[in-house]
Amino acid sequence: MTASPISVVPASGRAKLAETRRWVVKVGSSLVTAKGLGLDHDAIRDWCAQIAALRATGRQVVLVSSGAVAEGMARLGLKQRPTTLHGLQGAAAVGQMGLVRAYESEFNKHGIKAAQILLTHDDVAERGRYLNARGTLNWLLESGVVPVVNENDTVATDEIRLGDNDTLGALTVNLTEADLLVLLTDQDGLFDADPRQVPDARLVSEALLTDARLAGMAGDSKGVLGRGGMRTKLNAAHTAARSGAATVIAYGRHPDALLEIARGAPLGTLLTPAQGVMTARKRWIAGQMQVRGTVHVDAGAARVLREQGRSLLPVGVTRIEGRFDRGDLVMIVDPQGDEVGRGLSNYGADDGARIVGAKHAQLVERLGHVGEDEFVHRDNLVLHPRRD
Ligand SMILES: Nc1ncnc2c1ncn2[C@@H]1O[C@H](COP(=O)(O)OP(=O)(O)O)[C@@H](O)[C@H]1O
Ligand SMILES: N[C@@H](CCC(=O)OP(=O)(O)O)C(=O)O
Repeated sequence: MTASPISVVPASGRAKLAETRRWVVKVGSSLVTAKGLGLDHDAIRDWCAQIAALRATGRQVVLVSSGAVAEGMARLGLKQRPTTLHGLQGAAAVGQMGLVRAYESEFNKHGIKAAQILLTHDDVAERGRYLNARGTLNWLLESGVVPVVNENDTVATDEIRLGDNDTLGALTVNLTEADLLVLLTDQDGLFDADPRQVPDARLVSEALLTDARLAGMAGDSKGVLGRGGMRTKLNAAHTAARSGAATVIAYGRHPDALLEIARGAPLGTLLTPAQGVMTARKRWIAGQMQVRGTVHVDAGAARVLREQGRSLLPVGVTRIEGRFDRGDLVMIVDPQGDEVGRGLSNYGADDGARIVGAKHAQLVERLGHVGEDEFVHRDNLVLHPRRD
């Protein structure tokens, strides 16, 4: 731990953590493995005991655990991380066995059943699969089971890969409507600079996610085994915030880290969302990661969307980019190039291009058929939370 922690907002949010009921806890590769030599069974024993204690307080917990590739490397006797896609996928397939075995046996000691959930991008991006995954996770949680989630590395090709488990943890928050995301890692939390490079960097104790300074603090650099570094953790906190959840980033080997967080102790970094809870549909939209196109809008449209929560009408659209179909997720961008929000388009790219700037009365003439009044309806629109 370095010099005195800084608090970007008054230290008020910690007490609220005592009221949280559904947690997603993510443990990173850097923690799960014992210096890269297979799993750290002592650490796994400790987290499982803490999760059992959390459950005894009435909380439900989903565990997102990395470590399949690292454990696979150990089991296969590989000194280097495989460089080919199939090598990585093979190592993950071998290692995932060890991972779930370790969690199952530790949870069993506390009389708790664990379940393996392997997800890909498509499982959260496609509405039918999203609803199915959500239903199953909810059922498991209501049945007292601890779901142990990882990316389905064996089938996830590059285009659909989430790539780091911070993102997966945040999407799991959206899926389960959890109220807290805990990212356990090998640092005390988010520092105002990468502590590997700046030895006197200071720990951020609490911050509002709308604080523009945060983005400049989180670097891409990461540990030998980690994938995302602090930047993906910050992005994950933003994604979790879209469904109203706070995020704590903390050192996973701190004694009783999870229990300390639960009782509101000032451990790690608490990142709090500025906006309230959204509807389930909006959560799903927020959780979609693949934006298929960009819709540029004029200043007037950007203003009414942001300030009045209105729908986007064709008349406010100035240009569209990308190949997208009706129902796809598009990003809405203001004349300065800043994101206004993202939502489901009522028009595909071809029809969309025909009605750029069109008033209501011109829609039929331009389309050759009756179209929707809204380009993106407000019910299907999630405003970007990072506006200052
Ligand atoms: N501002 C920052 N504060 C803390 N850590 C940072 C920061 N910027 C970059 N990092 C790096 O992020 C690393 C943690 O990310 P990563 O290696 O991906 O871990 P994990 O496997 O737990 O996801 C730290 O070890 C640190 O080097
Ligand atoms: N699915 C991968 C984990 C991805 C990953 O390394 O994530 P992380 O170290 O948490 O940033 C595995 O189990 O090896």
